[in-house]
Amino acid sequence: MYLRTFCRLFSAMAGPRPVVLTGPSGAGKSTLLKRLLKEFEGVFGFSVSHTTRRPRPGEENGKDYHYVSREAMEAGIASGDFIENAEFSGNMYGTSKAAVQEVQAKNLICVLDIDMQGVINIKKTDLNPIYISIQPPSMEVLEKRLRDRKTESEESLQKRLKTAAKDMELSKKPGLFHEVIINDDLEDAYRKLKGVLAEVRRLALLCSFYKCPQLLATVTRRHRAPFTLVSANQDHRVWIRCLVMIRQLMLSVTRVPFLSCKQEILKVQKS
Ligand SMILES: Nc1nc2c(ncn2[C@@H]2O[C@H](COP(=O)(O)OP(=O)(O)O)[C@@H](O)[C@H]2O)c(=O)[nH]1
Ligand SMILES: Nc1ncnc2c1ncn2[C@@H]1O[C@H](COP(=O)(O)OP(=O)(O)O)[C@@H](O)[C@H]1O
Repeated sequence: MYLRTFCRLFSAMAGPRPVVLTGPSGAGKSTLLKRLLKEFEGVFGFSVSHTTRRPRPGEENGKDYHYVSREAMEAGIASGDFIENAEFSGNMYGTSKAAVQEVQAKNLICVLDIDMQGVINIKKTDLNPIYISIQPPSMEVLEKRLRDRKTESEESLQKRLKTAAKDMELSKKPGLFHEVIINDDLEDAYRKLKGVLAEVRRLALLCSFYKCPQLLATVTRRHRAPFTLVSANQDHRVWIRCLVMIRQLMLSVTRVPFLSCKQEILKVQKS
């Protein structure tokens, strides 16, 4: 019990864990991610990758991707600007250090949408994300979704299906992901995704307490916590840490939910 509490506190102090979403092209990653970013605006932030592929209608430079030439991308990789990069279906993709830092600087949980090669490469870094694989119910459904999306040429579609078959096989390796979500019914898949991310959000809130004493003061006052914080200036950081630790310990002893007021906290955080 104490070990669990210690681990939770330690992770909280290290900052919110990033989240990696992966899975075959057409599995529904972007659909789920867009919904998540909209519902939890101010909680999750998207790591905008670089790519050499052309923008699709409706996609925005700097929002969906940073669209760059192969030369620019290769130069960036050579300069060490990227955490990882991969070649996918004839185009280059990569996560820049700046993309992740930009999200983390806003104190948001960084979400990456990357392919299987990216997962393998990120595992060699110290990013330490939560890995979630989004899988289609079958290859037939995947093909139908990709065709219906009408974004790919026949050649690009075939390449994606071939890679998908390979990646789906690789994905069966035990221990590769923290969670595998089969995206059959969208509502069901989204509910599962939110469930998996609940703990990540809880720890992120704890982190935000450390970084924002004012917020903690507001929260404790609002919810008549047993410990009252009178002042919230920077000099009281140490006391705030102690307070959070005591409350966490109380949670493990009394089983009273530490963050039962999650939604209110989010509202305070936004305002
Ligand atoms: N390794 C890596 N893969 C990425 C990155 N950005 C996107 N991808 C992956 O590249 C693949 C193709 O992405 P995209 O061209 O947007 O097509 P879509 O996934 O079919 O919508 C997907 O599997 C993405 O997850 C990145 O920065 N690194
Ligand atoms: N559960 C689902 N049921 C039916 N269609 C879906 C579902 N999830 C996603 N789609 C559709 O499938 C297509 C591929 O989804 P998308 O999010 O673009 O996949 P990815 O980002 O993994 O390539 C999109 O047209 C999307 O609207």
